[in-house]
Amino acid sequence: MSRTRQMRRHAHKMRRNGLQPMVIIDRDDQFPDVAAVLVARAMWRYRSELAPVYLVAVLAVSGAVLHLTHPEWWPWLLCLATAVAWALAMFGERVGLVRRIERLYAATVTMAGGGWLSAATALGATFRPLPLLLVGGGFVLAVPWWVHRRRRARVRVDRQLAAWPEIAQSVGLAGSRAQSAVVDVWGWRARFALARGQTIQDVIGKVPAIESALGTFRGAVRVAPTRDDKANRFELQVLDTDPHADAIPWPGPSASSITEPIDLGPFEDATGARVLLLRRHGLIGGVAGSGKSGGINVLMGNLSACQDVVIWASDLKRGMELQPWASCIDRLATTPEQARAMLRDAVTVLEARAEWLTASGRRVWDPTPKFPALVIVVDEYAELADDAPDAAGDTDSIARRGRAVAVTLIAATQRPTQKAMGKGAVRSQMDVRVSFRVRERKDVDLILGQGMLNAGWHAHTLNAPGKFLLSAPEHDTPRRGRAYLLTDATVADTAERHAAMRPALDEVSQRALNEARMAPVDEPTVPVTPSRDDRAETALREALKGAPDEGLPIAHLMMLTQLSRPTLYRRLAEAMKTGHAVQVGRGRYKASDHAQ
Ligand SMILES: Nc1ncnc2c1ncn2[C@@H]1O[C@H](COP(=O)(O)OP(=O)(O)OP(=O)(O)O)[C@@H](O)[C@H]1O
Repeated sequence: MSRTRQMRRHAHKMRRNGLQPMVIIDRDDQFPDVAAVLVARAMWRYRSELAPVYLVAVLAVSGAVLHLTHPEWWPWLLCLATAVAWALAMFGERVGLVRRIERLYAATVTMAGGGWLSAATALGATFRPLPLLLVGGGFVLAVPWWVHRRRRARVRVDRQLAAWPEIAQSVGLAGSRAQSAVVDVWGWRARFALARGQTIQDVIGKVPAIESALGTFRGAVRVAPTRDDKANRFELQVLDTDPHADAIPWPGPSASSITEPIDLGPFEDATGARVLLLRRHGLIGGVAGSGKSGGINVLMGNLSACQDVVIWASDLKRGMELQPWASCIDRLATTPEQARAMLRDAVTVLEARAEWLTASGRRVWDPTPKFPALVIVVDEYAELADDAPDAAGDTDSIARRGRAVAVTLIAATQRPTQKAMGKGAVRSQMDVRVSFRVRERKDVDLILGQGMLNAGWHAHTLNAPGKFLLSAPEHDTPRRGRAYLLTDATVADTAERHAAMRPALDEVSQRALNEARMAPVDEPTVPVTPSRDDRAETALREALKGAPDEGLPIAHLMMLTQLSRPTLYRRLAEAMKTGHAVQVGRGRYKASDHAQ
């Protein structure tokens, strides 16, 4: 009777007698079994390290057997070894030997092993000095194998993947399993299948726990969707070295039209962080020194290469950051007054375009060099909100209504608090968010949006200037990018090169601006003088204050203020919103009672 059946019967008898069975290891009998299992397990576990030993053993046994059975085969074996070695050296890439040195090594081992086997087949495995050659040669050829970095990395990965079920259990992702893994230059990547109901967001939330379970350094683990975008799969990347350790020089513009995505810099897998800005507004945030201005340089390098974009910019640090691009910027505001006037004009453009679209039965403004998009870059947005608080209504309008008419706002700020972003909807209208390093965890949500910190967007852990996280409709998982770096010389060269091909504002917008100023101007680049603007404002206030009880009609107000109809309506709407004016009847206005 077999031992197992004996044990089963014994356990059954014990249960019948009310006793619980117990496993007893019989020292003389069971222990060798356990030891054999342990040895076999170790031989399997360390199969990669022991591979040279196994190869030597296989050669020795094969040599002995072949010598006894087919000693005449030795020339064939020699030919076969030569052919295989040659094939490996020439076409080894196809079997994963990507580097030349690896192909050479594989060819040498094949030739040495095959040569020895053919000699042993002819002469016998114990024929001197064949045993010595086998052991000595085996040892010498094993050294490169043992020290090979990629092989060791592969082994480490295999072991970590073998331990994944336990890791998954402990981090709360039980049931997920590894499907495949590759070792790359930076570390390793593996594809995982999730258990039913688990999502990639669950995994992203567990990144710190996974890092701890895998024993990596903090910030080494990245989680991304797989290429096929399946909801129950994810790719885990574990970095040994930081692919973004060095600054990455700008390779030149990636777009020649605003309808093409702009490449801000590579992600860690070397794919570009490409983002489309057409009909979208952007928010760029990060502490001082985190690389915001560098990011704006990449944007400017690309925008200035697009012949269907007119660039307006505001830089209240007296133009320090954007001045080098001045030759490509149609209008650069460096004082609060200029910024205020520029944003007001942007709203005039927006309204004129909207009217023109309606009149010509179109839904959206399709940018071309003749009818370009208008991109307004506002550096230090917080300063604008502080120094020109009355511009908030205009930025609000641009943010809410600019998309269809291709008027885009790009705001850069250190911390986009509600105060810094002004009142209203500006922040919530930003479709593209770029976060460089932030100081506090809660700033992540301010820049990237509510709930992003908990969803794994850890911008506070970015550890070098220029590193960023990008959130946009086409980028919905946190991946680290590093912005390209433009040196001062590159900025100067690029600006000079692109200046010649900058387009002018289209007729529709230009006409509206001219109308708004009530005097035709030759150059679209001349900013409105704030004094004229202020005069109109004062005239409107005075007119409303002096209006009779039944109010003043629009035509009268237009005459008094010299403002165009759309601009006047806009000013009146603002004045009513702030409680400075009231509408008395159809098209008639006066100052409200609490007007100053
Ligand atoms: N993409 C980048 N790659 C490498 N280094 C960078 C990158 N961007 C910026 N740096 C380095 O970081 C420094 C600070 O960058 P930058 O001036 O762009 O920061 P900032 O966030 O705009 O700061 P501030 O708000 O004070 O203007 C630069 O002098 C540069 O050396």
